[in-house]
Amino acid sequence: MSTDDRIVIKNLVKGFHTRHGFTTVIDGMDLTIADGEFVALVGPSGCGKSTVLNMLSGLDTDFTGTAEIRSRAPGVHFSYVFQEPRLLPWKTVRQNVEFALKATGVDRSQWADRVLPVLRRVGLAGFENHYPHQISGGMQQRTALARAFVLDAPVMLMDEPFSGLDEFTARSLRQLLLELRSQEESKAFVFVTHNVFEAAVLSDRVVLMSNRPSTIRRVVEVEVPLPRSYDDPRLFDVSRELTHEIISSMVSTDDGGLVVGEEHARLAGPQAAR
Ligand SMILES: Nc1ncnc2c1ncn2[C@@H]1O[C@H](COP(=O)(O)OP(=O)(O)OP(=O)(O)O)[C@@H](O)[C@H]1O
Repeated sequence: MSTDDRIVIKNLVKGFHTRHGFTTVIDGMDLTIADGEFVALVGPSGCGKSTVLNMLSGLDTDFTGTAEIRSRAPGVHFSYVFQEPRLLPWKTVRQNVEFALKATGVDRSQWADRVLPVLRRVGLAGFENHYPHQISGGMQQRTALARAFVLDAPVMLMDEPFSGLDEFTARSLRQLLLELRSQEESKAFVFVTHNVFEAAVLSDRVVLMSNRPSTIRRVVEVEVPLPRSYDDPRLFDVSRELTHEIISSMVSTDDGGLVVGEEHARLAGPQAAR
């Protein structure tokens, strides 16, 4: 850990009370992220990726250990982008982005100077006065990106932001995110995804999480300099390495399926775990 770390996760243990009792979901996680870094969290469904974002954002405070975004200046410490754009349907594109400024106490006199440039950056110039139902899903997610970037927060938390989009739209938004990132070199990103190629294209580091109770299984550095071309063969190599690592953590079941090793051990009992 260094004083430059923007995000600090240390000895993190998290569980939930359910009707079956207390279930540990994350059992000891350590990760630090510095300003300017882009880190993807990849792992099996239910391993706790969204829960990590919830703890970092302060939405969930019921855990032991550390999960914090360190602030060095007053103002908003993070922005959040979700899988669904979560726009207000009765507000226009411009008003949806303005709403983030209003909600965080930015004076109305600054709104136009901040909102119009960010709408241009995400490719929505000319659509300022459209309502969400008048634009495509991809454009709605561009609006969500604009709403997040307009806040100028040092940290961006992103929870599968492109997984609800068709592949061509998702690809153009990944490209957009790479561009936005290159314009803001000090922002730290935590990006949850199931898509290993997406993780490879966007990230500096990919954190592979094991299944519940989860820990960090491996951290893969993506040593491909920015700006990146989508078709760079080195990204395919990283993607293959990630896929191999995930597959190797899975075991075959009797019916020909594949499950994550830890899950198999849990289902099959102590014999299978050996
Ligand atoms: N409020 C809650 N009460 C009980 N269990 C919960 C609660 N929230 C999450 N969980 C459980 O914690 C585990 C982790 O959930 P989380 O949504 O963080 O996983 P995830 O890795 O993001 O999954 P996915 O990839 O499917 O989105 C899951 O098993 C989930 O059912």
